[in-house]
Amino acid sequence: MRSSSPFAAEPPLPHGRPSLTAVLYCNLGTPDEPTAAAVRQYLAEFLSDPRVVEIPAVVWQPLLRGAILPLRSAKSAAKYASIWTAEGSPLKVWTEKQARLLQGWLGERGHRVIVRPAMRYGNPSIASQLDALKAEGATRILVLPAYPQYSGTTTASIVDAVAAWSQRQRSLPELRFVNRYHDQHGYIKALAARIGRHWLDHGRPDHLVMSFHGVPERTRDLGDPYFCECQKTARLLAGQLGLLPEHYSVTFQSRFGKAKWLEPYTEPSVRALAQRGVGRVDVVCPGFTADCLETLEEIGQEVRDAFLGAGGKEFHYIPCLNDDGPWIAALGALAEQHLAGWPTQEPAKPDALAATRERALAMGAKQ
Ligand SMILES: C=CC1=C(C)c2cc3[nH]c(cc4nc(cc5[nH]c(cc1n2)c(C)c5CCC(=O)O)C(CCC(=O)O)=C4C)c(C)c3C=C
Ligand SMILES: [Fe+2]
Ligand SMILES: [Fe+2]
Repeated sequence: MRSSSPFAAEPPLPHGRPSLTAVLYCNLGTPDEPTAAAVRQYLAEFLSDPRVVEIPAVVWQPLLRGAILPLRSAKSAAKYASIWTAEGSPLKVWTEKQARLLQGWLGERGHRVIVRPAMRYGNPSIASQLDALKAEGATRILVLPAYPQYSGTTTASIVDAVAAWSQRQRSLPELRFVNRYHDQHGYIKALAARIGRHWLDHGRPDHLVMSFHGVPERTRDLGDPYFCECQKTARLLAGQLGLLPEHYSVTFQSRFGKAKWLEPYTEPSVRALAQRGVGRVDVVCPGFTADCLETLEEIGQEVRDAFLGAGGKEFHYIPCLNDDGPWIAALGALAEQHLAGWPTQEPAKPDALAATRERALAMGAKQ
C-alpha cells in the first residue's frame, strides 16, 4: 500500500560504521550566474522568505512577481557582473574556502569533523547539504551561520530551513545551532587584525566607518536583537583598536524598499563626513564575514563615489575577514566550544554486544 507519509524510506545506518560529526557552515546565498534570469530566481526565493519580508503573502507576492522582480533582476544582475570572478560569486567562493580552512583547522587539532558550506537561498542549499551529510553517515551536525550578529531575518531563517528539512526525515541526526558570536574575543581580534594590517600598509584614516547590513527599524522595535549586537561589536572593536568615539561611526547599509530601516544610513553618513571636511574615510563591514555584492559593489563602488563626489579626498574599503588566519582560528574555536561534550558513539564491540544479549536473556527476554 502506498503511504502518503512525508517520511521516505531510508537505508538503516550501516552497522559498525563509526558515527560522524559535521559542521554545516551556512551563509546567505547568491545567484548561480550574474544574469537577469539567475538573479530573478535567487531573489524570488530570498524575498519570498517571510523572515525577510514580513508582509502577508497575499499582498506581497503580487507586488514581488509583478513589479519588484521584473524591475530589479536586470539591474541587480549588472551589479553582480561587476564583482563576479573567474571562480564565481565572491560570497560563494569565500564561503567554500572558509569551510575548507575550518575543516583543516579542526583536523589539525585532532577533531574528526567534516565541514560543509551551505546557502540559505540558492545553491548548494541547506537541504541538499544535509541530505549529503546524512548519506555520508553524519549523526551529529552543528549548524554554524556565517553571521556573527543574530537577526530573525538571517540566523532564524537558517534554523527554519534546517527544521523544514528535519520535518521530512525519518531518522534525524542530532542537531546543534550557533545563534551568535558578535562579542566573541577571537572574532573581535580578527577584525582588529584585519584593520590593523590595512593601516600598516596604507596609513590611518581621519575617520573609520563601521557599516553593517540594515534591517527594517520595525524589527528592532518588535524585539530583534540585531541592532544592539551590531552596537556591541562596534564598541568592542573600537576598544580593541583604541579608537575614541569621535574617530569612528556605526552605520547601516543596503536599505531595501520605502520603509524606515536602521539608522544612520551609510551613504548619507559618508557624504556628511566629506562635507564636514573629513579628508580620508575608511569603511569596514564587520557584520559581513565574506566579501559580497553588498561590500564590493555597494561600499567599494557606490559609497566610494558618494564620498569622493561630496568632496572627500581619499576613500578606503577594508576587505572582509574572508580567509584571514585569525578569523579561521576564531571560527575553529567557536566550533570547538559548541562541539564540546558531544559524546562520540563508537560502535559497540562484538563481545560487548554478546554480553548485553546474555544479560537480556538472563532478565527473561525471549530468544
Ligand atoms: C528585503 C529585505 C532584506 C533584509 C531584511 C536583509 C537582511 C540581511 N541581509 C544580510 C546579508 C546579505 N544581503 C545580501 C544581499 C541582499 N539583501 C537583500 C535584502 C535584504 N537583506 C537583497 C534584495 C539582496 C540582493 C542584492 C540586491 O538585489 O540588492 C548579501 C549579498 C549576497 C551576494 O550574493 O553577494 C548579503 C551577504 C544580512 C546580514 C541581513 C540582516 C542582518
Ligand atoms: Fe541582505
Ligand atoms: Fe545593496
